[in-house]
Amino acid sequence: MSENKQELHTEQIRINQVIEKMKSELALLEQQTSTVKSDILSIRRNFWEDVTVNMDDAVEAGETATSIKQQAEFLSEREHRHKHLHKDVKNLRRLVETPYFARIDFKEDGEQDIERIYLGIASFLDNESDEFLVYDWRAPISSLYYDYSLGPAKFTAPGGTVTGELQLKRQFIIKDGIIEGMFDTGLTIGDELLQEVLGKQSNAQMKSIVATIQKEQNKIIRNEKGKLLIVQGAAGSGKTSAALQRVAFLLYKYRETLNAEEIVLFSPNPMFNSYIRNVLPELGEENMQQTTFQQYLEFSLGDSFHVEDPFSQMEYMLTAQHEQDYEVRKKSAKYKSSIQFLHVVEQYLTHLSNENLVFQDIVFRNEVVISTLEISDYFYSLDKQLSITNRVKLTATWLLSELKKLEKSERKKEWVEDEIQYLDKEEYQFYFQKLSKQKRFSQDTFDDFEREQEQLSIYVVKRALSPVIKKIKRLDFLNMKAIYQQLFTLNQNDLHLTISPITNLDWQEICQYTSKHLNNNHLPYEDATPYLYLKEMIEGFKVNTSVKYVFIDEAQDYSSFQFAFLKHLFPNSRFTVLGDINQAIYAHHSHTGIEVLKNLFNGESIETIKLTRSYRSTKQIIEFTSAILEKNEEIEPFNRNGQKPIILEKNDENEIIAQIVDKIKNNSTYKTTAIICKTQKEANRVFDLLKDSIEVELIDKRSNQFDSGVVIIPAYLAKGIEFDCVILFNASYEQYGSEETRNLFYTACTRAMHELLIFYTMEATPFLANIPEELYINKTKIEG
Ligand SMILES: Nc1ncnc2c1ncn2[C@@H]1O[C@H](COP(=O)(O)OP(=O)(O)OP(=O)(O)O)[C@@H](O)[C@H]1O
Repeated sequence: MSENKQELHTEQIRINQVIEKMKSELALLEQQTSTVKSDILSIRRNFWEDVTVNMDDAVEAGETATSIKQQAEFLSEREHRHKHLHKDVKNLRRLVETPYFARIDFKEDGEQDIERIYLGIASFLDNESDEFLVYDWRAPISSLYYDYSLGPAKFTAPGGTVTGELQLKRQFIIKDGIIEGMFDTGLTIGDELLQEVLGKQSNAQMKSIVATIQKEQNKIIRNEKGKLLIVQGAAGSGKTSAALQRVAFLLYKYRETLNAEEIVLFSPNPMFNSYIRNVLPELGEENMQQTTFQQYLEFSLGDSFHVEDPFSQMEYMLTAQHEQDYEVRKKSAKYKSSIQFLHVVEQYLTHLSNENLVFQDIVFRNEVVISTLEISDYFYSLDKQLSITNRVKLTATWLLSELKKLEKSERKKEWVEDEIQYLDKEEYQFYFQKLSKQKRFSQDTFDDFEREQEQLSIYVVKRALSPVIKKIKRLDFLNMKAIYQQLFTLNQNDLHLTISPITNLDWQEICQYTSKHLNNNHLPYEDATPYLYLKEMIEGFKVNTSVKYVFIDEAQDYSSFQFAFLKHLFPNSRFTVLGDINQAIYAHHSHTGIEVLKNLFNGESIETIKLTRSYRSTKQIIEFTSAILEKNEEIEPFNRNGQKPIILEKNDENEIIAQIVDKIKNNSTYKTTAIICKTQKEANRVFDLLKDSIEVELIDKRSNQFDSGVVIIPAYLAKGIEFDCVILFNASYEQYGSEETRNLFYTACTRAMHELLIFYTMEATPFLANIPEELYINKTKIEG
């Protein structure tokens, strides 16, 4: 047997032994799980039988309470144990299939023995020998695998730094307990395994990358220093992957104090949420909270306005160039996303502290019972040293006390008597019982007509006033819409605003535009965050102090204003912010966003990590897509070969459709193919043209997931996702002629893993003109 074969044989024997041990441990755990489960069922079923209930006197009642508490604690302990056992069983089942993916041999300085460390998705301890047969990939010692090639190496253990020499690095591909591949490597993480992983066809679900994490990605995953960690990386460089493995790492490292609920990930759209949903469970961890900024806005703003979503804003920006308001809107969106506009809102708040806060009348039975003027007088009579929020709260308390007075005076009114007469039987009964419980009167006294009327009038007035009281408690006496609108209707000098850096004329235009929309009860997307910020600052900012880690993916699509908002919202959290400025596609993006973010963390530790190597696409696709960029970016392709991107000129859309049908029907073996359009409008049209000829799925902003097969998708919804093959529907000059569409075009093309096909009609986009001809195949020329 050759040395290699011998080694393989020895490793296979070890795997067999480890799996045997795992299986018997699994059987034991399964048995324990089922015992605990029946304990739980039995406790639940017999809960009240096992508790001695006796309420005869205070002593007995106290004993009853103790007995209930003990029983509840016992149940909770069992449930807790079950949760843990269940997690261990799930992890062990995964380990039985693939016990580990790598081995390292490490000789610690000053020690004789070489330690063999096998790395898997979870640790496995041999109870007999008390030896770790598998180490969790997140254990301190495992970082040796990710950070070093053969030679001197060190890692940080709880007791301090351990130095030594890395003597072997071996990777395995194990399926159902059988070694299918084994590579010894000197490089940080060998190319062979990575080649194998990256060469596979994509799924509609992202996969974990623990076996092939690269050194620079590992820095992100294990970073513990930065309060703000900024990750800037090229398309496909593994930003999302690093973020997700980082969540898994944090959940492992701080398992005693951190749970998944305390981590929140902001992602670009709901479909992306489902795309990444499996990664953490695959690693044996629960998913963190996932949301989009839009979902947060909708949740916080309720239905007070019709709030535009970012996709509609995007669609407008891409399709409405010929509309009259287009340029003003662009200006408005850009300004309202800036930190300068945040300063405008803050100046406005200072102004409101002294005058002009807008209130709503308190109306009861169609009559104004407390007017806006009275409310305003009261509010501005309060000590100006108090914050607006505190004064609003004091005003609410005052209003409630005024209503108490009103409640008393109303009881004698005629309408109350009328209503009492019309009380239906159920209400009457209900109220009678309620008052009896409160021992306000007995059966005898309720027979007394006068008293009955008196008590019922209390009830009737309370009931009628209850919606008004609720409104006051919800602070609805503030007219938030009018307050926001006033910013754009009152003269800037009267409001004492310094508008910069835009001109007065620009500001006037923005004001007119905004007013028009607010009058129609429409809140443009760019106004949603400023409006919410203003509202929160007046009503009391509901900050979230329970979230410990915030992740923002596709951060280039956040405005400076939104960053400031998020920092305010999560004052105690550590932030990991991942983005690629070349994929910034929204109207509000600014190149200064990250700088603004850094300023917000001024005085706290900030770390920036750059990822320049790109893994998603073949070398040919990466070289091509990098040439789309205006500036020469440092993007280093991973060395995986495929065919060059193909560019095809067609006479019209019908010809493109015919060719796509032909390709999908006769010439495609891919699991996932995306036909990427510029807008939803175009995607809908293409779907109509294709749906009768091939099986396709149309994706829109409401889509929550996509399946394998062929999808038609607008470019802005394909953010963060990838496909085996990308067909760019029409890269004509008409579609991608302006400089502003460069990032959108780049984002669309960088979604391709193995094949990129670009069609155009008439004249091609100028972004193609600059690409060296040797980087693609011009099929039109060949065929012509
Ligand atoms: N170390 C790695 N090992 C294996 N696969 C990797 C690795 N890093 C990245 N990948 C793969 O590369 C692809 C791109 O990764 P990911 O989506 O995380 O990149 P990204 O930087 O977030 O991309 P984009 O900004 O373009 O959305 C994924 O298929 C991912 O699994």
